[in-house]
Amino acid sequence: MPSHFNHHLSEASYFWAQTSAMQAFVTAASVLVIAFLFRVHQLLKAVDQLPAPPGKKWKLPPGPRGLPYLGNLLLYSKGEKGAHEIAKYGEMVTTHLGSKLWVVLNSNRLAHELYAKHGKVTNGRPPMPIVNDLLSQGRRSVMLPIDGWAERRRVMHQLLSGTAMTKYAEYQADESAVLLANYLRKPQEWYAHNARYANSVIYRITFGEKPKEGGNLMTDVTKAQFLFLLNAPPFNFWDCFPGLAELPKFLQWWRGTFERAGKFTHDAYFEYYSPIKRNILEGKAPQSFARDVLLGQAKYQGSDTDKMFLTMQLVEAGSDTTRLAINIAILAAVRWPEKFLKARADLDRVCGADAARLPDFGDEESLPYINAFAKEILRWRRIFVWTPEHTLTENLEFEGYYFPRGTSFVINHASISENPDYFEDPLSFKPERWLDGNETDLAAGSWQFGGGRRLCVGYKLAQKSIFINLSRLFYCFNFEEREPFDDKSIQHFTMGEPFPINVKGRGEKWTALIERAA
Ligand code: HEM
Repeated sequence: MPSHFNHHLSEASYFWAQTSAMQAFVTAASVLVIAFLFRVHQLLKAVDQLPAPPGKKWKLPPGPRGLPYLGNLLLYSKGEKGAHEIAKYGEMVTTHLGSKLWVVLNSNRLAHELYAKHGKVTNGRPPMPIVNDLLSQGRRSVMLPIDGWAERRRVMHQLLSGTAMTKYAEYQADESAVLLANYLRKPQEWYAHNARYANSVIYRITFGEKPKEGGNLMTDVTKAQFLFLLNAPPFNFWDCFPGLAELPKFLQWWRGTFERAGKFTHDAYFEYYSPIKRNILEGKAPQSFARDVLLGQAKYQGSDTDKMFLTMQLVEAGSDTTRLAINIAILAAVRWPEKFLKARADLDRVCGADAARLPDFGDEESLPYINAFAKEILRWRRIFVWTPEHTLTENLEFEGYYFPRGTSFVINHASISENPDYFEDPLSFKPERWLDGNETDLAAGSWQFGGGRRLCVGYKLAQKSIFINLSRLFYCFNFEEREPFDDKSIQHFTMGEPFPINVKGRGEKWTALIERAA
C-alpha cells in the first residue's frame, strides 16, 4: 500500500476518532443538561401538578392565569393593589407564587372555616428554605412547620397567659408613663418613643427587668428583624421555588447572602442575650420568660441556641408590631381629627376635662371608643396584607374542591378590610363600626393577628399596650400634620419619622399630671 494512502488513512481515523470523541462529549453533555433541566422542571412543580391519589383529581377554585414557572408573582409584587385584583376572581382564589400554591381567602366566612374549623389540618407551614432555614436558622416558631412549632407554642402560651398578665399590665402602665414624659421632653422624636415603649415592655416581660438605657444592641436586633420581615412570604423570590433547595449547594448561588444574614441574626441575638443569660445562670436575675425557659421551669427541651431564639423572637415579635400600631393610631388622629376629638371627649368624661388623672386599665370597660379606635386602625391601615400561610398537612375535600397537601391558605386582609358588605364606607375611618360589645377583644372580627391554632400568642398583650398608650396619648397631646404627605405610603420599615407631624402638649395641667406620673 502506498505510504501517502496510509498517511491519509491515519489522518482520517484520527479525524474520526476526534470527531466521535467530540460527539460523545457533546451527547453526554446534552444528556446531562437535559437531565438537569428535567430535574429543575420537576423541582419547580407546584403541589397541584403532582399526581392526586388513584381515582381522584385535584379540584381548585378559579384564579388569574399566571406565567409559566413564575405563576402570579407579578400580581403579588403589586402589594395591596395586587391583593384587590386577586379578590376580583371570587371568594376563594387559586394563585401560584412561583411553585407555591396559595389559595386566597376573601371572606370572613372562609377564613373562619379554614383557619378555625379545619385548624387541625391547616396548621402547617410550607418549606421556606430562605426565610426559615437560612435567615432564621430553622428556629423562629412563626415560620416552623408543626414539628418544632408545637412545643415552642406551648411554652410561649404558658408564659404569656393567666396570672402573669397582671404583672405585665404593671410594666405596661409604668412604661407608658415614661412614654408620656419622653413625648413631653422631645416631642419631635415621638416615633422613637413609641419604639422605645414597645421594646421596653417586651424586654421586661422577657427578662424580668428594665432595659439598660443608652445601649445600642437593639439596633442590630432591629436590623435582623427587618431582614426577616422583608424576606417573609411573599417577598423572597427564592422561597417561591422551595424545590430549588434540593439542587447541589454549589448551584444555589443565592444562598451565601442569606446564610450571612442568618449568621448576622444569630450574632445580633447572641450579643443581646449573652449578658442576660450569664446573669440568670449566676442566680442574679428575677423571674422572667427567659429564666423559666433557661432553667427548666418551662419544660422546654430545645438546645441553648433554640432557647436563645425562642426568647429573642419574643422581643422581636412584640416590639415592632406594637410600635407600628401606635404609629398608625397617631396617623389616624391626624387624618381624622373629628374621631380623635370624639375619643378625647370620652377620655375627658372618664378622667376629667381638667387633667384629674391618667387613664388606666381599670377604665377599659368605660372607654369602649378607645378600643374601637384600636380595632379600626388595624383595619384602616393594616400592618399585614397577608396572614402567614396556613398550610394543609393532608389532602382536603372542602365545599366541592379537592386540595392537595401542601396547599397554603392565606387571608387577604386588604380585600376583607375594604369589603363594603362587611364595612360600610370602608375607606373612611370609623371606630363606631366596632362598638358591638367586643371592643376589648382586638382579634374579634379582625384577622390581623392570624387565626386558628397559630393565632398571635401576644395579642392580649398587644391589646393592652395599644389601649393604654392611645388613651394616655390622646388625653395629653395634640397631633397635627407638619407638611402634606400621602397617608397610604407611610414608611413602616424605618426607625426614622414615618410621616411628618408636630406633637404638642395639651396644656400645663396635663404637663403636671405627666410629671407626677413619670
Ligand atoms: C398589633 C400587634 C400585633 C399583630 C398585628 C400581630 C400579628 C401576628 C400574626 C399575624 C401572627 C401569625 C399568626 C398566624 O400565623 O395565623 C403572629 C404570631 C406571633 N406573634 Fe404577634 N402580633 C402582634 C403583637 C404581638 C406581641 C405584642 C407579641 C409579644 C408577645 C407577639 C408575639 C407573637 C409570636 C411569638 C408569634 C408566633 C406564634 C407562634 O409561632 O405560634 N405578637 N402575630
